[in-house]
This record gives sequence, structure tokens and C-alpha cells, in this order.
Amino acid sequence: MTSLLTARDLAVGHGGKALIRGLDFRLPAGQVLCVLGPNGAGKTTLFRTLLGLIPPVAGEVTLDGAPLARLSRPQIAARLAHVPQALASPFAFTALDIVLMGAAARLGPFARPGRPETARAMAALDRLGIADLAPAEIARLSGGQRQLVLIARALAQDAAALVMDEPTASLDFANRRQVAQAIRQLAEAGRSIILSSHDPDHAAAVADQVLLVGREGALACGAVIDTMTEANLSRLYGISIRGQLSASGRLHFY
Ligand SMILES: Nc1ncnc2c1ncn2[C@@H]1O[C@H](COP(=O)(O)OP(=O)(O)OP(=O)(O)O)[C@@H](O)[C@H]1O
Repeated sequence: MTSLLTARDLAVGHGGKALIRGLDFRLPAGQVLCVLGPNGAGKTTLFRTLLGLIPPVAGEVTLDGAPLARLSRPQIAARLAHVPQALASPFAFTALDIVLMGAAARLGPFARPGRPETARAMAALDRLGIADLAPAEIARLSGGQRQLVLIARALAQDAAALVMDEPTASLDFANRRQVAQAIRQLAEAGRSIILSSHDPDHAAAVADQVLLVGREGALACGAVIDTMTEANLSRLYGISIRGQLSASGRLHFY
């Protein structure tokens, strides 16, 4: 299986000082990789490195086989889209305005989005079942709806992979479920997704692979069932954690 995004012996951090060392993973098309770890472990720092916003402390990231360091920002943006946490905007943008920013990402700096970009933005909203929200002001939407609009923006950018830093943080149960379903649908349609979470149940429900990063660095990476063991999670969070497989085959931790 070819990998869209790979990390080889990667170390990430700030000012040349590594927060996480020894990262090795491959993210193939159509898979979801969830990064789990305590506060301050370096998940956001890892994502900023994968997006090419900060350089690795050591090792290498490749995108479609090409070293990230050799790619320009537009080349990276054409393959990888960043989905930030859904914060309220102080500006009176509509959902369509936000998604158009993704659809117009490949236009020149002074070009205005036209009919093809609007059609692409509407198609992305429609794909997530929220086309009716197009004219709604973003500030009036719920947290879950705002997160779906940001995912639609990444889809309109037409990138093969989505990088999502805690996409369900601050969302209630129903909104979390809605966003988790959208993530699974995107993976089933062939997109690769790397996200972070503070909820092992959420990781087990949404991911194919998990990467555990602790305060001492990378702890484990692999398929959910092999990696999310009671021993690994207890070590990761420094407390005793038990796991249970429900009748529906879902993993739950307590
Ligand atoms: N620009 C920066 N320069 C120096 N240190 C930074 C910078 N950004 C973050 N840090 C530090 O790096 C460490 C890891 O931060 P990071 O945000 O990557 O962790 P995280 O795992 O995403 O945390 P959380 O789960 O709380 O969001 C923290 O100690 C933070 O203070």
C-alpha cells in the first residue's frame, strides 16, 4: 500500500530541542491515524511539523514520497489541508465564505473566486449534508456545525489528506458523533486523516491506527487493537486504565 504521509525517525520540537523523538509512521490513503497523548506532549508541534510550518528537529517527513522540506507551501497545500479547532469568528462570514477560502486556495493572491470555486464549495458543503447552512453566519452556528464547515473548507481545497488538531474538543456528545461520522465517511471515500484527541474511546471509534505520544516521546504506533492496550494507555496517562469490548465490538476505556 502506498503511503501519502510518512515520518521516518522524526523528532519534533522547538528551537532545536526535541519534544518527541523516534516517530515512525505511514498514513496510507483511506486511513485515519489518531494521535493520543497528555497535555503538552507535543501533538500540535507534530502537526505543525507535518504541515511544513516548522522544521523537524531530526528525521524526515515525506508527502507522496517527496521530502516535505523540498516542497513549496502551495505544493504542500495541494495535498494536505489543515482543519483547525472550530472557534467562533469575530467577522460576519457565512459558511459559504469560509468554504470558498478552501475552494480558492489555488487561485493567485488577487484573483476572486468565480463560478467553478462556488460550485466546488457548495459540493463540499453538500457532501457533509450541510448545504442548507451556506448562507448562515458562522457565529450563529453550533460548535459541531462550525467544525463541519471547516472540514468542508478542507474538502473544497481538494487535498488528499486532512490534518485535524482536536476536531472534537469542546463539542457535545451529539456533535462529536456527527464529526466522527464525517471523518469515517471521508476515509471510506479515500482521504487520509491524521487527528489528535484526548478521548481514547473517540480514538478507538474513529481511527484505523493510533500513535501514542507521552512525555518521554513516542510510546507505540499501530493498529487500534494492538496499540490501545490497558498497559500502554495506563503508561501514557500515568493512571490505571481498563478497557472493555462492547457487544457491538467497540472498545471503551475507564
Ligand atoms: N512556538 C513555541 N516555542 C517554544 N515552545 C513551544 C511553542 N509552541 C508550543 N511550545 C511548547 O511545546 C510543548 C508542547 O506543546 P504542544 O501544543 O505541541 O502540546 P500538545 O500535546 O498539543 O498539548 P495539548 O494537548 O495541551 O494541546 C509545550 O510545553 C508548549 O509550551
